[in-house]
Parts: sequence; structure tokens; C-alpha cells
Amino acid sequence: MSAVEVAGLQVRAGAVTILDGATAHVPAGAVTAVVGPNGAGKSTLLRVLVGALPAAAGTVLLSGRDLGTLTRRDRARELALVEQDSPAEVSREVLDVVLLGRTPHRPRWGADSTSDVETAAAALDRAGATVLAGRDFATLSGGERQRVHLARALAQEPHVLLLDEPTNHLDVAAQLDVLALARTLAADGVTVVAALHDLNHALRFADHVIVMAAGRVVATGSPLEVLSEDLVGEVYGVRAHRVTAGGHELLVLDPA
Ligand SMILES: Nc1ncnc2c1ncn2[C@@H]1O[C@H](COP(=O)(O)OP(=O)(O)OP(=O)(O)O)[C@@H](O)[C@H]1O
Repeated sequence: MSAVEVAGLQVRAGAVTILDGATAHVPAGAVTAVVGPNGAGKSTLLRVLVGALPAAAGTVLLSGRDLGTLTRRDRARELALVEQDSPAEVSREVLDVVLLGRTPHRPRWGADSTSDVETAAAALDRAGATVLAGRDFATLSGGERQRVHLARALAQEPHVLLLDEPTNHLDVAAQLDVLALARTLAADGVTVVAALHDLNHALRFADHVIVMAAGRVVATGSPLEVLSEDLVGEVYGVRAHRVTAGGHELLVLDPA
């Protein structure tokens, strides 16, 4: 199981500071929710973790190893990212899109093995997308694409799975499926990190929460402790009320 330690991450784009010394602990084999207002730096943090974006300063340790010292291929065996609104592949069969997840595991110029195809099929099954296997990816709906991208990341068999708004485009039942899958993966030892806008999803499905605002981590801890009325009110500029319904602690929000 792989814990992630993020220390002092700085990301800049020209004169703009996007991450301003973000520091956080991500526990191994658990679901961590990254929450915070639009523009807080959630996606940027996930993109730095996966190596898609360079940091100007700071370190990311994966089970004590500096991620910056890993090759791209080794990093891809460790971490997979499902981006929000990933670009649509040009006309390509869904199974082939999922098989792209096997790239870091096969010889550089090798063809897909039977075991790669089996792993991809199992990933499609876990993502609830088996019926899409033979479809042209370009013809899928937003929610269907989201599931296929999740399947591709699962086929990568990462130790750390990063999900940027994984419930985006999904209907309410499909949202619960994906969040339940995150919990199952964590129970299997995968370290799951999900940027979430729905604080009630974070309350219900996360073991750990990282709250970001203006490029910094402003609070971390268990969802019930961290997502207090005061903190949510302050960070989002809303009036927050914690209530219990259906056996769950929930947040009801009003404009400030
Ligand atoms: N290349 C860039 N140039 C300038 N600003 C950028 C660049 N890339 C990102 N930003 C800014 O950095 C901030 C953080 O962006 P990021 O996408 O990480 O936020 P987020 O918390 O994921 O937001 P959202 O909830 O809206 O998805 C935003 O204000 C964004 O406009």
C-alpha cells in the first residue's frame, strides 16, 4: 500500500501562482477527498502527482520514494489519473482505449497479450462498462466516456488512483456506483484520491479530507471533523448546516 506525502508544492504559470506551498499527507489504502472552491488548485495538485505538470518547488514522496526520480513508465505503474472531461479519442474501439492502460506494463514494442486483454475486460466490468466494449469511443455520451476512462485507469493497475471529479456527467445511481467502487478499491489496498465538489459525497465516502483554497491546503483530517459548519462556511462563503438524515451526516448549504 502506498501513502503519498506532498510537501511545499509550488506551481506557477507565468506570474500566476497556482499551488502556493501545498503540503498534505495522503493515507495508504484509503479514500481521500480533495475539496475546495473552483480554482483552489485541486486538479493542479492531481496533475502534479501524476507527473503531467512540473512543480517549481516541493516534493512528492510515494511510500518514501521521491516521485521526481521515477521514469515516466515507472510512475505510470504507480499512479493513474482520470481527468475531468478527458479529451475524446478519435474514433477508436472502447476496448482499445482501455488497453492503453496496459502500456506501462508491456514491453515497449510488444502487442497486447491475452492477459492484457483479460485485465482490460475485468477493468471494463468493474467500471460497469462491459456493454460498451465494442463501441466506437467517439460516439459515447459524457457519462459513458467517464466510465471508460475509469476502466482505462483501472487497467493500469495503479497503487494510487487519482480521480478528478469522478462523478462528473454521471447520473445519481452511477455516481454512487463510482464512489462505492472507490471504497472497494481502497479496501483492496489502492490509495484513492478524488477531487470532489459534492461535500456530502466526501462526508459519506471518504476516510480523509484535504481542503484546498487559493493554492494551499487549509485543513486535513477525517470528514466528520474537517467538514464542520464553520470551516465549510468560511472556505466556500456559504451558510452550512450539519444534519442527520437516513443515518448519514449531511451538509445543507444556503447562500451566505
Ligand atoms: N496555465 C495557466 N495559466 C494561468 N492560470 C492557470 C493556468 N492553469 C491553471 N490556472 C489557474 O489555476 C487555478 C487552479 O486551477 P485548478 O484547475 O487546479 O483548480 P480546481 O480547484 O481544480 O478548480 P475547479 O473546481 O474549477 O475544477 C485556477 O484559478 C486556474 O484558472
